[in-house]
Amino acid sequence: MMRVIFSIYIVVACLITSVQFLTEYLKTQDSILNELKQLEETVRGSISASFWQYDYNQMEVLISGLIKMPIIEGVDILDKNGNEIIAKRSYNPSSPPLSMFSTESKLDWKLKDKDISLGSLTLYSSSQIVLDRVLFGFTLIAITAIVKLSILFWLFIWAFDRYLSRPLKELVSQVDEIQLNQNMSKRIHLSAPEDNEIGQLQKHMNIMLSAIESDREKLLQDEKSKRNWLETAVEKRTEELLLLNKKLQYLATRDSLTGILNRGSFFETAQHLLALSKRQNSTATLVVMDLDKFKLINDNFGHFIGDKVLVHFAQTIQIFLRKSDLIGRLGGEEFAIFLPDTDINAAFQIADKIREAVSCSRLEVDGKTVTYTVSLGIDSSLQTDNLIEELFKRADLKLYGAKDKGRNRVER
Ligand SMILES: Nc1nc2c(ncn2[C@@H]2O[C@H](COP(=O)(O)OP(=O)(O)OP(=O)(O)O)[C@@H](O)[C@H]2O)c(=O)[nH]1
Repeated sequence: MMRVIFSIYIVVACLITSVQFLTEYLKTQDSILNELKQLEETVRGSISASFWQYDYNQMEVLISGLIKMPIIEGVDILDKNGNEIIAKRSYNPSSPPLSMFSTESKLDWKLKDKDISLGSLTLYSSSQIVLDRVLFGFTLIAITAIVKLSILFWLFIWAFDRYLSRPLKELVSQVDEIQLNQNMSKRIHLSAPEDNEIGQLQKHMNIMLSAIESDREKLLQDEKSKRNWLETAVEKRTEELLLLNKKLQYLATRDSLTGILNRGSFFETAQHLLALSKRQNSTATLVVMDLDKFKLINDNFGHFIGDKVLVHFAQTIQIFLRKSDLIGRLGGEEFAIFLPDTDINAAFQIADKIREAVSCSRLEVDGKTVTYTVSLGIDSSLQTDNLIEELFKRADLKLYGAKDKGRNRVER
């Protein structure tokens, strides 16, 4: 920008100087013409007298004096017919000046109140003489102009740098730093505070930074509360899902009517316990139970009461079991218990207690009294048993035996 400003300034200065120079040239040329005329007036009388008296020596002396004057380049004296009497030049004829200008005046002699024309006197000057004069004056003007221009230039550079360029650079570098560090709490501080447009700009930028900072804080706050809300919602949802999962797991492993293990789960857990007792060289016993003539209960009292009987039976069994024992509903009115670390005699005792408790029970539902019995088959594990199904088959055979032998009994 500085370059453009100064280029324009120099062009304008050159134009103005050229116009000044031309004006000065014309003025100086006029002034030299006037001087020539005055000289003519001064010497015309003496030259006319010499001419009248044919005193050419005197004329030569006068012309030699004139030609030595600094503004005169040449002198011509012509007679009245235009013939050259004297023609003198101060310059070398081989290199004449570029342009010449002259003044001419008549030479005459007054005789008895009568003017007698003798000829003419012409004085020459040249553009070189004008230029010499103008250039002298202009050299002074040019030197002062250059000095003024230099002072102005350096003053301008200093002022531009001090009041515009330096604070602007400082401003830009601080804005860059804020942007780079994303530190909106920082404010712009100029090393030399200005009470001008730059100062106003700094003030407005700081106001803008404050606004950005508060907007940012608000956004962060919003984001934080949204994140908290989301985290709480996710936590709650996870808890709900875990609970639901537990519930589903429970439902998948349990019999929906009695709440004890279903067939699949019972066999799966019993298989683990069997493997464990085999590793520990201990005996486990499986008791398989089937309610007697349960079809008749359903037929006589209906399915609703039949279900109540099934629930009652499941609860009755649990009275006689330890925490380590396993109970499951195998299907319909068939149940089973797996007794780890229990030999067949101990298991028989438990099975018989169950049988007895069931046969003695009286179930009151809707004003009706229901009694029922159960048959049980038991068998203990062998070291050769790898699968629970092997033990189950043997115990189930015993159960068939109990049914065959009249029901409400335990077979081993
Ligand atoms: N109420 C009810 N009845 C069931 C359920 N599951 C099976 N039953 C019934 O149980 C009865 C079983 O009859 P059976 O297989 O003939 O055996 P049982 O009558 O008990 O005769 P034995 O086993 O020979 O003593 C059927 O009538 C089934 O409908 C149940 O969940 N609820």
